[in-house]
Amino acid sequence: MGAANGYANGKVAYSQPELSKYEKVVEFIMHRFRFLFVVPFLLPLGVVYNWFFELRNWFVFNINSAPKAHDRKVQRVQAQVRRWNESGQKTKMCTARSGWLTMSFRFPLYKQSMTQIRTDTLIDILEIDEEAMTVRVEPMVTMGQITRFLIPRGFTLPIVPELDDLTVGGMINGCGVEASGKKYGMFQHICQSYELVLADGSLVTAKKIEGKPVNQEESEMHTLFFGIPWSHGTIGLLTAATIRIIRCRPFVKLVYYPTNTLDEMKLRLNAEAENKENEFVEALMFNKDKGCVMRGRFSDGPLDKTGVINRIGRWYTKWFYTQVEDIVDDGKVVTQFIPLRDYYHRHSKSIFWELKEIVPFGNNVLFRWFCGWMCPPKISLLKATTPPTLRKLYDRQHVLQDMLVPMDQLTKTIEVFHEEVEIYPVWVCPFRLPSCPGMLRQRSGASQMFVDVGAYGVTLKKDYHPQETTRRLEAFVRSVKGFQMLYADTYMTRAEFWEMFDSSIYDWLRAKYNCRKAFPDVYDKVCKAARY
Ligand SMILES: Cc1cc2nc3c(=O)[nH]c(=O)nc-3n(C[C@H](O)[C@H](O)[C@H](O)COP(=O)(O)OP(=O)(O)OC[C@H]3O[C@@H](n4cnc5c(N)ncnc54)[C@H](O)[C@@H]3O)c2cc1C
Ligand SMILES: NC(=O)C1=CN([C@@H]2O[C@H](COP(=O)(O)OP(=O)(O)OC[C@H]3O[C@@H](n4cnc5c(N)ncnc54)[C@H](OP(=O)(O)O)[C@@H]3O)[C@@H](O)[C@H]2O)C=CC1
Ligand SMILES: CC(C)=CCC[C@@H](C)[C@H]1CC[C@@]2(C)C3=C(CC[C@]12C)[C@@]1(C)CC[C@H](O)C(C)(C)[C@@H]1CC3
Repeated sequence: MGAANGYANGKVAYSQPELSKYEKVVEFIMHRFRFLFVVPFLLPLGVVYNWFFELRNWFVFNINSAPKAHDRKVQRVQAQVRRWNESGQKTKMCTARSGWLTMSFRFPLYKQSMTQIRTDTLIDILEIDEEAMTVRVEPMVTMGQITRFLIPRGFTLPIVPELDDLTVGGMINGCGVEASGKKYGMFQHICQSYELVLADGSLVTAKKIEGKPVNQEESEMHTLFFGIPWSHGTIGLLTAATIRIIRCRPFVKLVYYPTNTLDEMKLRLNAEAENKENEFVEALMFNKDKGCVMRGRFSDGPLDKTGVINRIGRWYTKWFYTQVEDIVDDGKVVTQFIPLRDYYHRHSKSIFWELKEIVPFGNNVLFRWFCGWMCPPKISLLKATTPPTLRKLYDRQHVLQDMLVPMDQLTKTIEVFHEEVEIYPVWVCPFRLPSCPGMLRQRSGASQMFVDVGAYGVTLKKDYHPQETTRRLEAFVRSVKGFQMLYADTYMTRAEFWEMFDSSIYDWLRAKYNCRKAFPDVYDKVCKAARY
């Protein structure tokens, strides 16, 4: 790991130490044989962990204890914040969620020196309102938990980010992107209100007001509502969120369009993203030219026997992205019906394309039949048990970046990624970015189609340098008025960061609600110096 001296002040100084021969051998063995620990230990542990929580959640929802417990839990959060005020506001506050549980490669350094507030006990779905078409949930509720609860009742969230363990708190205070984003935007755009504990310990509900706010309080809560997304818990502590739900059908009718050039992919993707009939649109690129655009619509399943049902969530099926690759190799347009929950979590089983690094035979037919039911390993357990030697290896060769750019910059962005890191598959996911206030500056007055370009994997580029390459990518993204997703390593200086993001509402809210004393600045939470 490089030293981060002086980075937060604008200087960027990381060094890549040379490895000795001995270190190289240890690194190689640990990487190659990590599966010897993951398969017999982490896989069964993950299964037991999941069973325990499913049983617990089922029980809690059925005895309806969550709403009452919620009030108690929130009062405890408020009491902690008040105690922090009374004891002289000595250190800043953050959530008590441990670093190994979060869905990013890094561990937060700042948690150790801050007052940790127990929002991590807020793990329940509180209520579903079928008339208002909303669900009220606590922030630690995960995507897997929500889909397991809503889909059997005939509902779903309009946007379900794929990995099962992503939390509502992370999707709101960070961000969430998914294939239905072309219709609904980002996760923050399907939220209707946030229940928050502010720095003085008060409990407020920030909500979006349709039309003009009628009084000062409404106007303030409206502004607070737009300030929360991307703020990473630096304005207030989220204790519940009310999120829109929509009716769903049991299948997604998915059409795969293989494409042979970047331009063909872009044209197809744009057309499918603009087509209002489509619910889901994403693309995977397998090299600079070959890719596949997929568009999905809700469906009740095949009308006759000619329709193909592909239950990609079953334990014995091939990893989804490798099925897509087969279709690309074949070159023909294919239509399949995929069960809805399987579709939402299509990239979970293979942790996008990261599991092959950890269990190289994970997609082998024998492994799938015997051990596939335990997959994927829990990311948090993997993270907690990644030895420092392997983390160094990831630091040197592994790229984990998502860049959000305007759709008209897609071709250029993929070319830049190819030039800099050349990692495939590349995830391409269009989403609509409305013109509203907040940290994402999009002031055109109308919503614009953006696209998330994600590169996850090992780069073989000889001249790859984590800091310099990432800084070049970041500079490119700023130049096209795009945004970097902040779970990834960011090497931007403070000035560059605030060139990419809009600080006007953010700064105003931080001053108004005494956040400067209470919480660190968002940059101080996400910059490289704050994470190891
Ligand atoms: C220096 C400063 C002082 C401030 N003082 C106060 C104050 O005294 N009291 C106070 O309450 N707030 C204050 N604020 C906060 C201010 O009210 C917010 O910045 C406000 O939300 C911005 O509204 P706007 O209409 O200027 O939107 P803009 O930020 O200009 O809006 C950008 C775009 O978003 C669109 N948009 C706006 N609202 C919505 C919506 N609900 N849904 C979809 N699109 C939308 C607009 O149409 C526009 O296209 C202050 C902010 C600053 C920077
Ligand atoms: N498809 C997608 O869109 C994907 C998105 N991601 C990204 O991964 C990130 C990690 O997700 P996840 O592990 O769920 O979230 P994290 O626990 O990493 O939380 C992300 C940020 O939100 C803050 N936060 C979380 N809960 C609260 C709360 N109740 N009140 C105040 N602040 C809160 C955290 O603050 P603190 O530091 O104090 O804990 C942290 O800064 C997300 O931010 C997302 O952008 C990752 C994979 C896929
Ligand atoms: C916007 C979208 C779709 C983002 C997807 C991001 C995922 C690919 C990221 C999020 C968390 C992530 C960085 C992670 C890893 C891979 C890529 C992940 C899953 C892994 C599992 C790689 C192996 C590592 O040893 C370790 C276990 C620490 C991490 C954990 C987090």
